[in-house]
Amino acid sequence: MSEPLLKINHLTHRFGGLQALTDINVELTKGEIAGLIGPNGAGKTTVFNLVSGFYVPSEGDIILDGTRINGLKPHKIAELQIGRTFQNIRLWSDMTVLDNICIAQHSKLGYTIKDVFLNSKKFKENEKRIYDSAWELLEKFNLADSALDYPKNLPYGIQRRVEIARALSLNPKLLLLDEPAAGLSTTDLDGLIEYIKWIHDTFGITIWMIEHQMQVIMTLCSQIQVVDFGKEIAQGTPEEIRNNPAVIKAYLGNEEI
Ligand SMILES: Nc1ncnc2c1ncn2[C@@H]1O[C@H](COP(=O)(O)OP(=O)(O)OP(=O)(O)O)[C@@H](O)[C@H]1O
Repeated sequence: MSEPLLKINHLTHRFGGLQALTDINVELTKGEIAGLIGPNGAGKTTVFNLVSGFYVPSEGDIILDGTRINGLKPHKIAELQIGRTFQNIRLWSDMTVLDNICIAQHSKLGYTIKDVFLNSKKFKENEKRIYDSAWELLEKFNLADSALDYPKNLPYGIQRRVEIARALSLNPKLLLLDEPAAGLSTTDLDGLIEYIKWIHDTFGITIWMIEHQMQVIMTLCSQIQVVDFGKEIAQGTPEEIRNNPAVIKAYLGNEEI
């Protein structure tokens, strides 16, 4: 069997006296769509913040494609090809959609402040390349019509698509989606599911998603992990999770699984 793309061993995290995660273990196979679910405050976003370098784990290891990445800064982890989106969309609302895509690319550039001030050939060439590839990306994602709009003026569903497109502009091999359906109406859910399927089929990447909308999770994921109070309570296929007594108990009174 091939090595997992992401392996998390005994991940534990404390915020001061608060034990947010205890002994979380995960293996993501290359190319799969996996889900991470659990009631509010269970620790899901903390897992993503640890994997993407926003927090340093108290204990445990996070291994991407054989390389230990815990403790690395977020930009280093992005360079190692982990992309992410956030529960509350984090686009620059006063910059156009096109500029939002372009600015993500600047983290990869090799020019110096001197290049920028002297408007050097290298600077101009890089800027043109970034601009052209951002247009290409927006066309590919069917977002070109919104390229010159400000995110704050766009419907929430389009903002969400732009945020996902921006994460993909950095060419990740693992994409973390933190509640992509948050804020969407139930009628937008089918469109989101199709969009994520299209991304998965087109780019062949591994996707790990946190989601409260069970329709999204159960339709897209081949494997689901459930956490409650910072600990894993179940792991399995959608069918296994739906019928797991511990999961039903954790969600009892909250929502249908
Ligand atoms: N930066 C922080 N400082 C202190 N406590 C935190 C911090 N971030 C999260 N927590 C706490 O850690 C626990 C897990 O939070 P986390 O946001 O990971 O849960 P979650 O499962 O993503 O919840 P939700 O589904 O509501 O987004 C909660 O008790 C939360 O209050």
